[in-house]
Amino acid sequence: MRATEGADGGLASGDAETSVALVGAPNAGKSALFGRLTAEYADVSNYPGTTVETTAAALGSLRLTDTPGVHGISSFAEAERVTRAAVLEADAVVNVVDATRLSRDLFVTLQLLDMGVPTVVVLNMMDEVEADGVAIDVDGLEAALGVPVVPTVTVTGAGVDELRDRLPEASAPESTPIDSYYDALPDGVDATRAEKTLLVEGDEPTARRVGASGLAADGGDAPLAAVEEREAVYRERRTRVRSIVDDVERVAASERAPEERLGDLLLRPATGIPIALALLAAVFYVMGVVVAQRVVGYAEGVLFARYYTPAVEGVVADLLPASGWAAPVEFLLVNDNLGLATVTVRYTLGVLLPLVVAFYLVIGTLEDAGVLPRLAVVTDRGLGRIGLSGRAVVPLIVGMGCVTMAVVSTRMVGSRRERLITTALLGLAIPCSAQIGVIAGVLAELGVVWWGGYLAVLLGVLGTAGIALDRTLPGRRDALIEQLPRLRLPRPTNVARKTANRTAAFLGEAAPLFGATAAAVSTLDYVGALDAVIGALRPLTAALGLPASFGRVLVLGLIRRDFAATGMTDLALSASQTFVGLVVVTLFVPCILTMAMVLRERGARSALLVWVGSWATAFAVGGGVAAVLEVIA
Ligand SMILES: Nc1nc2c(ncn2[C@@H]2O[C@H](COP(=O)(O)OP(=O)(O)OP(=O)(O)O)[C@@H](O)[C@H]2O)c(=O)[nH]1
Ligand SMILES: [Mg+2]
Repeated sequence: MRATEGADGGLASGDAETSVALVGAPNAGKSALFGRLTAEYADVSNYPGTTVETTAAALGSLRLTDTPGVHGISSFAEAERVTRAAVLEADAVVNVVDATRLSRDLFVTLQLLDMGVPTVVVLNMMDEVEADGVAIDVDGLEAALGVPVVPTVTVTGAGVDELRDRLPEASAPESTPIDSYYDALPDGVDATRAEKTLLVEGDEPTARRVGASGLAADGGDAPLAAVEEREAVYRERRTRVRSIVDDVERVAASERAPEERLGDLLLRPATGIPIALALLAAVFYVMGVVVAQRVVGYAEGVLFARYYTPAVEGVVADLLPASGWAAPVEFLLVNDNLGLATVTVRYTLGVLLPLVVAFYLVIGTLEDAGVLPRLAVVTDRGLGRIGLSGRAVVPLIVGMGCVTMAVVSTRMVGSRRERLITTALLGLAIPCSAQIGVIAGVLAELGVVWWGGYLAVLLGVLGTAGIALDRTLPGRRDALIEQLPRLRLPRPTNVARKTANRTAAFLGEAAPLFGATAAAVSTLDYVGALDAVIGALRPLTAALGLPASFGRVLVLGLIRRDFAATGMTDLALSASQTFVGLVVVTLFVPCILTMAMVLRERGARSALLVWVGSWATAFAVGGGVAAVLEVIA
């Protein structure tokens, strides 16, 4: 329902269907405000483009919708379409303006008013305006716009009560300078004011809708105004914005804030790259050493090995009869490889849960500080060589902690193409920390030359695979066109809330999937299919110059990567055999948990590509290395 500005007070009419949309530029604070106004949490992050779809919740008798950030209503990208639809449906709009970026954000404000959408303007980030030494004449702005303007600091809640009180005053001027442009539309176009405004701005979906419904005067043609018209409208609107900003904004001092200077350091290569490396090392240390090894080690080695697993095994043994039909059930529940009640629970709660929580805490903190987009900028050139953009840096580093988590974090990477390349590289050639731990131990015994060789082989595979994927996959690498958010101190409450939400969502999806995969593999194991695989691998292991028992190592590796590396330490191998074996287990397929995640995030085709590609790469490169070593020796 669209609000009618009637005598009964428009929005406050008590109609449960009345809807209000939060609209404004990316990173202006819409989701933070949404969280303040309703009981619902929408993801709040310090980078543009956090919100990609609408979320709605009740606000008293109103329905409030959070929308993706936009710089204009008549626009074309996916997020922009979502927001345009929300604006056209809403009875009123709360236009969230980043007050530190008035001359950018008032464009959308004027556009909304030109469209005749009842609006309340929120001047957010007033704390930062003050810190910048800028003064804004709020009353003057209200007079210039002709609609309520409420200054807020969303993250502390300042001004939010006033906003709630003034929502019923949402309005739009009777007429604006846009009116004169309506003449450019074909005669007799029957459209609302909002639609007419979009039409003179050349918004094609609106033209199609108006034209298709047979309302266009001249034979159903799209009733669009010419391109020059749109440019004239935009120019006129920008001129109005400039004159309003000139009138209401007073810049007292233009000293550069400390966080701006720090921001510059992050972006300049000479300082940015060392800082980026230090940060990534810290991420790796927290994820790969503290959590993946210590916390997980304690959970698995003490909590599960000493208490949980024996207890569950005891209960199952007590409950099930010793023979007959119960044998397969017992195997399914408590087998040592992937028992549903033992190993699967241990992986999910003892391994995955600590990693997921740690990952979201670390990433949430970096996100809120505004560091991630800057890391992306400094690493963009290097990663460009393998078809990736700087956004892929985080998944690749997280991968050295836990490849499973890294696959999840590829959501942060721009296009589908880039996500696929990142996922493939993660699956192929990034060893996870569990594996690195075991491999480092083995290499330490072999000596430093073998270390160098190992790194060279991995980097070679990473580079070659990246270049090959970049050349063969359709499409092109994304450019990094992001507006950098301001550096801010992370807010612990927001990081904690975000982590809790994301962890719950993740485990809710991952746990059932992992359980199903584990049950399927256990079934294969029970009927002897895994032993058959070990047998079938014999020619391959022989070709690598490795004993047949290496086949068992590989089968363990199908389930978990570090099992494979650990299994190798039991075999009596020569130095070069050990090296070949290490290369193969590193490049070999990702663990079963990672595969479950690839399946969920990328779909069956990509999962198959990664899985089969890993088999092929592991044996091709392993064979190559074995041949080279033979020649050298
Ligand atoms: N200092 C300060 N920070 C704020 C304020 N409001 C929001 N923020 C921060 O600004 C960042 C962006 O907030 P969001 O609510 O995610 O912004 P959004 O408008 O929903 O952004 P998109 O979803 O990308 O369109 C977060 O880091 C918030 O904590 C404010 O009034 N003052
Ligand atoms: Mg948002």
